[in-house]
Amino acid sequence: MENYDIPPVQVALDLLDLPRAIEIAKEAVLGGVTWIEAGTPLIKSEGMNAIRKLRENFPNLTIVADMKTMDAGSTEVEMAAKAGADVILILGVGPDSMIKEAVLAGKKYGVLVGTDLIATYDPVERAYELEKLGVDIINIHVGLDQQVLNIDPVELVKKVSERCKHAKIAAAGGLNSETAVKAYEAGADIIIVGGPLYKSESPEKTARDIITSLKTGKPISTSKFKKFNEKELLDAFKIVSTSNISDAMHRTGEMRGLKPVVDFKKPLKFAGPAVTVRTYAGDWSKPVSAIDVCSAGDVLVIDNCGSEISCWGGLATLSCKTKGIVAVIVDGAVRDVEEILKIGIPVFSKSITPTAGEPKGFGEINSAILCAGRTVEPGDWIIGDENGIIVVPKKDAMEIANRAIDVKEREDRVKEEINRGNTLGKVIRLKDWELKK
Ligand SMILES: O=C(CO)[C@H](O)[C@H](O)COP(=O)(O)O
Repeated sequence: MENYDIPPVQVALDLLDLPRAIEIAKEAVLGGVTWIEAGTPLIKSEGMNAIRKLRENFPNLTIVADMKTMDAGSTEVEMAAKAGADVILILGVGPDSMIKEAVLAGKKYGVLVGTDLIATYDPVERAYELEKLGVDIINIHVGLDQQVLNIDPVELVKKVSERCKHAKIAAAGGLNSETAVKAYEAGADIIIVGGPLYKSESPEKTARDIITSLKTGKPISTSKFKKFNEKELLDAFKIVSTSNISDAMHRTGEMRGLKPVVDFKKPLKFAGPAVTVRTYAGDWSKPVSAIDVCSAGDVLVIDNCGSEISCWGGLATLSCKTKGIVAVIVDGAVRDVEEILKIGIPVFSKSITPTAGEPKGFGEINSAILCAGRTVEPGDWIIGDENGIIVVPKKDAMEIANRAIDVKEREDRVKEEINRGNTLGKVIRLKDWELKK
């Protein structure tokens, strides 16, 4: 293996399809990546052939097999080593007897054995034990399903590198050109980068940026491949479409059966926390009172029991403008379409009618409601665009926002491959992934 003045950058190919993975790896290598990892999804999809092909394509680079082994340590190290891997990653949470077997097999076949600390109860102490068991690399890894909760590995890298004096330290989990250098400074000897490289329209440029940041010690800011925290949810939801969010929510979340009162000549995009109202057929008292409860940036969501008598119109919409309310959703009817269009605040309703109801004052503000088939709690995120409206429960909002961004970033890479002259069916290997039951 090579000598480095900065830590090697390892591209983790967490893809399902070998030709795409090889192409992306080649691009990342042009940008300076020297360690090529067959990610666990690639290994599960393509087997040891993934390792063989990576070895064939990159004879002089370090090939890593992320086996995530939990049992049969010796067998799994042997098979990956014989397929051409230089480094084999197993799970540190596995039993000591498995780790010992893997380490012995590593010595027998002349490969390095690394342990992934994912899901370990006390990662710093486990890292110390793993080092004593003879592993060559300790991988501080925040997994894909943990990163969406805005956890990053840097703090732990520091603690583990202070505790372990012999093993090399690898860091993985959402590292990009802004954060890789922080992991390096915290003590990482190997920088593992997956999504930011395999989702990039230019893995070469992304790799180069990461390596430059490591060489100069200066983070290179990026608008992509970031994870958003609770305070950044509006920014996050503005980046993605409701289609991305729907995918991230496994197709749940959509409000159904609403018609937009919007000018489709202008781009339509809003996101904000819900203020909820429940009232009864055409009763417009509580909907109008709720405007005063709203803050700028809120979305007013009204359950009017699907009534065909209007509980909302032009004057109420105008009041929303003064308050900075970004959209109004009515499970019921609205009127004054021409005024609403002129005011420009998006309004969605079940129907449109000239007939208004009465302000009787029934109902509640900011209780859980049912609107267009979805339960909405006060503070849940409501996101709308030309495709429709999605409700994201407040408690899951950060996770869903980050997962939706991941969906978008993966699609961006697929678009890039289509723009290079491929077809969608070929890029995603549609035939291979049809249900075979
Ligand atoms: O092992 C992995 C997933 O289990 C990934 O390879 C690792 O998390 C690096 O990818 P990313 O940079 O996208 O987090």
